[in-house]
Formats: sequence, structure tokens, C-alpha cells
Amino acid sequence: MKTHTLLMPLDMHLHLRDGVMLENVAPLSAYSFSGALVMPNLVPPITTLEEVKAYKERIIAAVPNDYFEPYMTLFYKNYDKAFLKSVAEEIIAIKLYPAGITTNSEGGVSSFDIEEMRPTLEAMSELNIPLCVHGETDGFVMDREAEFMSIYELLASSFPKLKIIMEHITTKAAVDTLDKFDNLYATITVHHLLFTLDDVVGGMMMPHNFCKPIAKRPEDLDALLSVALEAHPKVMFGSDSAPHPQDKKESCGCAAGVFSAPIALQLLCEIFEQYDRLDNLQAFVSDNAQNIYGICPEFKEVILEKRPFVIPKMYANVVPMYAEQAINWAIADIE
Ligand SMILES: NC(=O)N[C@@H](CC(=O)O)C(=O)O
Ligand SMILES: [Zn+2]
Ligand SMILES: [Zn+2]
Repeated sequence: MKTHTLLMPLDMHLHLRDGVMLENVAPLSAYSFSGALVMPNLVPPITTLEEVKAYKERIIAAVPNDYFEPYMTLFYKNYDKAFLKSVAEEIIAIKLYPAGITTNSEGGVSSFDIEEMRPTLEAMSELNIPLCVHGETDGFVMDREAEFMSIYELLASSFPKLKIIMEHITTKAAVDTLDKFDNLYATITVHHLLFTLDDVVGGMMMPHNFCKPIAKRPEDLDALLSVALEAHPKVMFGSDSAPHPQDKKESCGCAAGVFSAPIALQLLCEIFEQYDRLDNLQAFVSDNAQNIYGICPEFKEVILEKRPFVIPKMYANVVPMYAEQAINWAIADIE
């Protein structure tokens, strides 16, 4: 049987939520990943040192049986340098959300006034704290990410020493912007390497494929595939696995978010094998992130094998991406 081994897989964009949901989903990521960058968009969002520490403890308590490093983040506000110094050791990045643009982002940034943000972003550069960004404007839904490129360019040129990560990119526009600035990086999800808008609303409406940013056009998918499959050194895997209870997805006013964490590595194997690029998957799911963030996860070896695997219908009360569908790769063993 064909197998493929991945060392220390990392998920550099993950929503673990809190409470019972955290207890249900964290073990699924901890099983197959060495670590993950944990997003701070709880209700209310994570904005203090005490909240970061307490949330990290709750995550570790939820995964008693596996080694798993939660790389913590703060929700962006205009923090002062003294505060940032006091949290720098506890976090890997700060996540900026435009206000109201996605799940639990109401307290985000409402105007990109560079002068207002300058003290915080300069302090982050000096303290070497990367800025992760949900890059969408409030424009027409298919144009939101492309319209945000001018804000990325302004941020990247105004703060050339600040590492800026364009989270969950979905467009050719973002791929084209990546190499314009040395300090721009990106994460890509597995669902955005598979879906276009057709998979969301092209036939019957598929709430479990609905997320922000929405999947775009075939040429965007091709651009994302081109940088992911070559494991472009400024691109890393971030699942953006975003669990919502079934009734919040299968309802009027469907919540945005695709739940992919437990099947992400299997799907990535399938995609990279399909394009004959399995050799690049290690860099995409771990090595690039280690280089970009300067992290060194503890040893974990995940052996995948090529055999049919039917994705469960539910994980607790969450419906995963591709529920009940058969895929070609499965996890065989983990050490
Ligand atoms: N991606 C999503 O559609 N949803 C995420 C938030 C986010 O990453 O934008 C969530 O927290 O549910
Ligand atoms: Zn987002
Ligand atoms: Zn997200």
C-alpha cells in the first residue's frame, strides 16, 4: 500500500472555540497535528495576558492524551508597547479583524488609519510579533479580498520589519501580491484548494462549504494551487477549521466556517498526490511555518496510507467538510 509520512504537521490558522466545543474539537487537531496557531475570536475575544494564559490552559486540559502545542494569539486592538512586552513571550502573533467582517469580529478595526495604528504596529515590529490579518473589505462579497490588497500594501510598506500574514487567501490577487513585499506571507486552507463558488452555491446551496472569505473563481483556485503545490516558502497551511454546531450551519442565517481539522492532512495528501507533488507537502504543512514563525515543534510522525476512507457524518454536533464522502487517503499511524 502506498504510504506518505509527514513530520510535525502544523495548522497555522485554527479555531478551537471554548467550553464543550473546545473539548470536542481540540483532541481531533491534537491527534494529527504537532501544534496550531489558535485564533482569538472567542466571545468576548482574547485581549489580555490573563485571558491568553487561561485559554491556553483550557486547551491543554482538553487534549490530555496527545502532545500538542497551542500557539496563542491576541485579538488586535491598539495596544501599547509596555503591554505588548508583557505578553510577547505568551503569544506567537496578533490577529487583526476588520470590524464585523466575519464570525465574532465585531470588536475589530473599523478604519485602517495607519497613524492611529502606528504605535502598536511599530512596537510589534520591534518585539518581532507577527500580524495575522483577515483581509476583506466590506465591498461586494466576491471583490472583498482583492480590494483589501491596497491595505496589505500600505501595511507592508509602512512597517517593512513587521511580518504580515495574509490569512486564508482565496484569490489570484493575493497570490500576485505575496512577492511584492518581503514581509508578506500567507496561509491557505485545504477547502480553498478544492472549492470554487460553484461548490457553495453553484448547485444546491451547501452550508457546510460556506466560509469567509467565500471560495472564488476557477482562476483563483489555480493560482492558490500553484503556490501551495510548489510549497512557496512564504506560504503555509492553515486550515481555518471553524466548527459551528449543526443547527447554526443548517439554518436561516448560516454561520460562516468550514470544519476540516480531522480530515485536513488526508485531503492534502490526496491533492498533492493528484498533482504528483507529494514531496512538497512536508514544506507546506510544517517546514515553511517553522521558518516563518521561528518555531520548533516536538517530534510527531504521521503516516498516511492510500486507501478509501469515508468521512464521518458528524464529529459530536459538528458536520465536517465532505461528510459521508469517500476520500483516497487515511491516517494509518502516529508516533
Ligand atoms: N472562516 C470563517 O468563515 N469563519 C471563522 C472566522 C474567520 O476565520 O474568518 C470562524 O471563526 O468561524
Ligand atoms: Zn478569517
Ligand atoms: Zn479563521
